[in-house]
Amino acid sequence: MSTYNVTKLPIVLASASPRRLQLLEQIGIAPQTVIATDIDEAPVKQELPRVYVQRLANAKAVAAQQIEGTVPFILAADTIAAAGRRILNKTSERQVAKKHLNLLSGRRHRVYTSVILMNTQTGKISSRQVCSMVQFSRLSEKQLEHYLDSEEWKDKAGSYAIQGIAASFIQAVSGSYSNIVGLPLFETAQLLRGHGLIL
Ligand SMILES: Cc1cn([C@H]2C[C@H](O)[C@@H](COP(=O)(O)OP(=O)(O)OP(=O)(O)O)O2)c(=O)[nH]c1=O
Repeated sequence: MSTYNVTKLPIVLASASPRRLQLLEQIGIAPQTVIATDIDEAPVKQELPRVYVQRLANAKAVAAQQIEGTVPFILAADTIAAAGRRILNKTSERQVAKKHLNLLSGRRHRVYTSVILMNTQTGKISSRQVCSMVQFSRLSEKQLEHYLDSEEWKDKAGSYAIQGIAASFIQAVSGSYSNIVGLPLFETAQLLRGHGLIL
């Protein structure tokens, strides 16, 4: 990707995700600093997916503010996949990933991202939540095991990455594609525009 026209903004990207950094670069933006936060990601009992994802994005912004509160803005995001009320979070365990993919196989599910822009001086938060639908084809046991061997699913919400091999299982997407990869670009740009950070 060309780095021509990438503008450095006075924001901290509160994310260890290399995808989020790349997605920002795609729209010509580079954060001043990147901070990985370490928050408790355990869902509260009966917590709805859209409530959970918002809570985590908020927690990442607050955690980043405690580490670096001098840069004017913090951008944080959280992405999850949801099959009905069930939250399919990232995992590094093959057995859990297999369960997730069996749930998604042959069905439609939702992917939510909550994006937060925090003003570190006032503590004021602006946010957007985006939901996309993803239709998976039916996976055979062989396809599933082969995909698990790739390890591309590790640390991805829903245990797949649409930007990788899993694209060959995805029949249709409705809504924002960048949302599924971890940062809905249109809505993120809207937040940044709302604070006069970009045109
Ligand atoms: C569904 C899906 C998720 N993902 C990724 C986006 C997110 O990075 C990740 C979900 O985990 P997140 O907790 O949202 O993010 P992260 O752990 O990568 O980074 P951090 O917590 O530091 O912000 O899954 C893909 O890359 N492709 C996909 O198709």
